[in-house]
Amino acid sequence: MLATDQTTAVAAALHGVRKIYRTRSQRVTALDGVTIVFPAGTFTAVMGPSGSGKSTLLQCAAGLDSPTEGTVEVAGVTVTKLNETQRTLLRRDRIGFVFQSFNLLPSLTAAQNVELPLRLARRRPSGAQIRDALAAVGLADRAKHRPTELSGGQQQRVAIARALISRPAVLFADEPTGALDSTTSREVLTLLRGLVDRERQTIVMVTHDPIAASYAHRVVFLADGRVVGQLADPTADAVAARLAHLES
Ligand SMILES: Nc1ncnc2c1ncn2[C@@H]1O[C@H](COP(=O)(O)OP(=O)(O)OP(=O)(O)O)[C@@H](O)[C@H]1O
Repeated sequence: MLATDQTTAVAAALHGVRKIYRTRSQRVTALDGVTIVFPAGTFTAVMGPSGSGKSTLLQCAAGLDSPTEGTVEVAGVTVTKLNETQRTLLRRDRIGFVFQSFNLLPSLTAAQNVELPLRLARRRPSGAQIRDALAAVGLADRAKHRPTELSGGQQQRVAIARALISRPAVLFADEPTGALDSTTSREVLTLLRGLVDRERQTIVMVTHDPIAASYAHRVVFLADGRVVGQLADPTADAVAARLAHLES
């Protein structure tokens, strides 16, 4: 049984995380000693040039990949001490993930997509629970719609409701607005920020977009697998300037 502590002020943390990918001919250091804390109830954007290690950081933090060195904690659990089965359970019960491609099952309705994680965990969600989850993302009237009958932004909102149905300690989002137009992106980002402000949800989001990053409380910048800076209460202009400096 996994010990979890929902009152912890730290939702997730990485300590001295290194990730080295080895292929037959090459050795790539994707993360090179990353230490970072994600306090509960905060919204962090992770930015950096292409190949700087953003997705690797998210995958390691979410227990989808294992660091070569260092420790990862989520909800008071040391993820890096868990075996594969325990990690799967932790991901299922305490971690939410949203991707650029919404990854909804096309044959299921919005409500059925949202309840899927609980059903896979052999838990039977009540109708009210699913209705509340869809209402929280502004889709109370779309429960019976299939993904093809929803706009991109609505599909992403279903994916967010699905990720939140198990009340995860952290919601990790990898380019959640990457496939959306700017108006729809802003709606989804406003929704994410509202979940943090109203429900104290913790969110960690990888993005290339300075405007998206400006919805976060803090931006963490990566370069060559290292944390090279942070910006609190970021504006899009300040983020763009810092990014341009890192890319030059
Ligand atoms: N499975 C893998 N095998 C080998 N190398 C990998 C693997 N995954 C990532 N890498 C390498 O690790 C480094 C970091 O990759 P990562 O995808 O984390 O960067 P990123 O900042 O998310 O990039 P982008 O913004 O382009 O998506 C890159 O040099 C990449 O080529």
